[in-house]
Amino acid sequence: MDMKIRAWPVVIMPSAWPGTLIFRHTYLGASSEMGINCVAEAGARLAAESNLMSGQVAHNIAEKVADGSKPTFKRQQSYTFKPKAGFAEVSSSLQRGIKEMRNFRTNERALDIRREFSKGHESYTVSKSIREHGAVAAKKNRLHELCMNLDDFERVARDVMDNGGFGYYMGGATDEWTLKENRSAFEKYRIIPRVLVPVTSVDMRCSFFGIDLRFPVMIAPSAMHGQAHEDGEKATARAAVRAGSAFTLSSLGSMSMEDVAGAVPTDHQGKPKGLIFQLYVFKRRDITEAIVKKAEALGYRALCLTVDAPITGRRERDLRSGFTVSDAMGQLPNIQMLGNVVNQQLVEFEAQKDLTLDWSIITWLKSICNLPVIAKGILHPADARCAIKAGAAAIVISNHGGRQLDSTPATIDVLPAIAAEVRGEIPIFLDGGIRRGTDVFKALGFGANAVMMARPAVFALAVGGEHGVSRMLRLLYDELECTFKLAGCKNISEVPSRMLSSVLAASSALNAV
Ligand SMILES: Cc1cc2nc3c(=O)[nH]c(=O)nc-3n(C[C@H](O)[C@H](O)[C@H](O)COP(=O)(O)O)c2cc1C
Repeated sequence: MDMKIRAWPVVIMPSAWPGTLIFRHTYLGASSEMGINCVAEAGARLAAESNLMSGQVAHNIAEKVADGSKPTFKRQQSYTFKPKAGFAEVSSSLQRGIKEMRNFRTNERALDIRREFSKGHESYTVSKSIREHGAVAAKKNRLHELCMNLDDFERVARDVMDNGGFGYYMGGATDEWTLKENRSAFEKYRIIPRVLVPVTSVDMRCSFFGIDLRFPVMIAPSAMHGQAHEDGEKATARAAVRAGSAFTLSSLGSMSMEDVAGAVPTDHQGKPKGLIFQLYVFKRRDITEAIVKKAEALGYRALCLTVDAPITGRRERDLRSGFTVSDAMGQLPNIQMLGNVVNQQLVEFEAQKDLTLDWSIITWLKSICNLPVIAKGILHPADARCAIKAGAAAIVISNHGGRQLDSTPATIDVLPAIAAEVRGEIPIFLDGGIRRGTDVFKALGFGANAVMMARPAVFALAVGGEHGVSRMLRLLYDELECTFKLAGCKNISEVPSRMLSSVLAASSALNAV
């Protein structure tokens, strides 16, 4: 029986190269990379398993298909073929590949297979690099679908961004010891589950300063989202608020407070939901005051006062790559009030920061507005106490993602001591290296009320714009919900009882049974 293949992404060509597989670009729309990998995997399998097939992979003319015009095949008869032994192989292999495309790691493996496979095959026509495919798919806002966890966004962002821009987001100060420590420290801690706890539904909701969160995760401030994606902070903020998270707009954001406020859903009073404004205090207090009042008038729910950056840390990646923030300084609308003083140069912006600040700045801020003030950048229990005394509404335990003073401890390591000092008097947020649902869980377990994260948001933005950030938050939500259920927790208050502070504690707990 002859078969006509139209929607099926593979055509077995009966003539010169009996095993050539042609990937119909239309099959997965823009997700060409996934499809190509699957086909490559199928082809590689065939090369190994079937004598009939040469296993070569050909790539259809993607642009033509994308245009909507009909792809031209050299051999039209290739649409028609007689089923033969090899087809079953292709079919089942491809089916497997398509299932597995939902797993990015598998796709990475398939990419390797493809590379190996291409060696020595002159007619191998899939010559585009992942970077090129990435760019095509990113333009179509589908590349984020490759990402199965937060680290995947970083990997893909590395491919779609230029080196300098990626290095700016990724980098930390000097040796980047703290940057690494923020991640590796989470590995020390253990979750010990309780079982046969009914977990049909778990409640991860919480609320701070009129911001209702579906789960205890917020986006920390990070500068210049416009470098990651043209939709910039508007896209990140909208995705965050829609996901039931919150967004902190940096003073160094690429988009204005007004634009971001206009981009997110509003509450029943017409006030934008889920927005916080991050503040640097300038020597020109009149300008600082004007910025604060603007944020309040626009409906931002809190000020996030960064207390760990009187000057900017030394970032050697940027020095090496030649990336300079000054290039973008002219497009930072939220500090335009500094006008000519800044003259679009980072060094001049830095010179405007007030280095005389002490804890009384919180009192001053509270005297000029009614917004709660969050002190961001606390690592010492004594500073947490100072923040409470000064009237801070919350603190963020943060080492600025390892970008300021290198050699500071991981934030998760200092959390228990700070939580013991704060004793629930004000909410504690934590940022630095949060990449997994289990990381969020561990932070909650040691006394944080919620966490923040920065890099995953900018990487997700670079990879897929608003859709990328939505997917990133959805993945983290799902991971956290899964962690709650597997740990036997129905709500946030039960989390601390599932935490053990070290491997030793875990083994002694088990020995004690
Ligand atoms: C590219 C980048 C820019 C940042 N810009 C700011 C900023 O403007 N203000 C601020 O308070 N923190 C800034 N941070 C620090 C973050 O708010 C946050 O403390 C830290 O990145 C959290 O670690 P994570 O990136 O591992 O989640 C920035 C971080 C990055 C990576």
